[in-house]
Amino acid sequence: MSETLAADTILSVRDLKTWFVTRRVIAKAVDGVTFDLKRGETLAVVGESGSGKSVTSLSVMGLLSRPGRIEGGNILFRDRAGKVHDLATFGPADFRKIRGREIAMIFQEPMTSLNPLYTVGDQIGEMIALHEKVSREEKRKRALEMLKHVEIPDAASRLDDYPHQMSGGMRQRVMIAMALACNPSLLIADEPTTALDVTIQAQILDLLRRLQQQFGMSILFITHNLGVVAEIAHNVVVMYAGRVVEQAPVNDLFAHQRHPYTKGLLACTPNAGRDIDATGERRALYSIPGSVPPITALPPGCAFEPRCDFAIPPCKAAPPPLMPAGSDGFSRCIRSAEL
Ligand SMILES: Nc1ncnc2c1ncn2[C@@H]1O[C@H](COP(=O)(O)OP(=O)(O)OP(=O)(O)O)[C@@H](O)[C@H]1O
Repeated sequence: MSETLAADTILSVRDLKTWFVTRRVIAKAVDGVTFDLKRGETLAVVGESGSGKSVTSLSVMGLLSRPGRIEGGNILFRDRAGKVHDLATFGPADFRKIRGREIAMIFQEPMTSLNPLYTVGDQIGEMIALHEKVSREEKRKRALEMLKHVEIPDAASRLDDYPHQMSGGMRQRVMIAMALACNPSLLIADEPTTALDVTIQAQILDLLRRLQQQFGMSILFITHNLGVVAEIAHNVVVMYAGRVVEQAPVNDLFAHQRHPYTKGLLACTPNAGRDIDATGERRALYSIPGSVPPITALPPGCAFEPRCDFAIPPCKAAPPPLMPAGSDGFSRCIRSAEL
């Protein structure tokens, strides 16, 4: 496999296999996942719980816990100097050099990144000091700049606050400030707005979009919510049972879904306009029947077949390959042309 990257591509995940291997079972949490993320763009990875989204992002960050390990594939990443690394071959020491500095992360729960015992100013300052030699004054000045970047009102007076003195939305902004303190070229965001109410969620997505333009970073955005995808993504990868089932530019995906699973996910997504019928009554949201099968017991054919309204006998025979669908997308459905 060639290890070259197109000049505009910052991350290229190729046929990634991340498995949890124990003496008794092999759980193929990520099984042959491929996608590219371009410079300055956002790629959303979407799917239900257990589809392999988080294991994909943990693989990129080098944060897999045992017995999880990368069994195959490449994770090509272009650093700031333009050098391409295969993160699939990185050890803990290699990751320490790029995590925080080149690749930063934000999570659903800000308190996993924030220390309750230190002020937010100190924590942002320390983040900068980890990667650059800076004086005390410089640290404080840069921390304040970051709080302003993430649009915390009256930032100077919040610098000495402890995390518990802030609201959930403000803590999320502090976590973003810490992530961006070293100007990473790739931000991995794993469900960063899921715990927030809808209004705050919209504000954080808006902020991320503005910061992306300002800092020019690429974002790998993990979410189960297609509504959020519509707000933030340029391209979308839909995962099911450890595999990519559909991939497309965001507008194409919302205009025409080429996999029944994506259609089902969209029908499950709350959307004010669509949930209200002509009489003004709220329509019950659809939910896909059944649940994601355990990855240790996938059906022999298409993994989605047992839940699929469009399934026909050949779907039971063999897992379908990912095939070109639409002008610029892919689908793992043998009936995609009929959908
Ligand atoms: N330590 C582990 N040992 C065995 N299997 C694991 C382990 N961690 C994750 N898995 C399996 O990997 C699969 C994918 O999990 P993953 O957390 O990536 O899903 P997800 O799409 O991110 O879901 P969620 O939205 O709930 O985080 C699941 O079937 C899960 O059971």
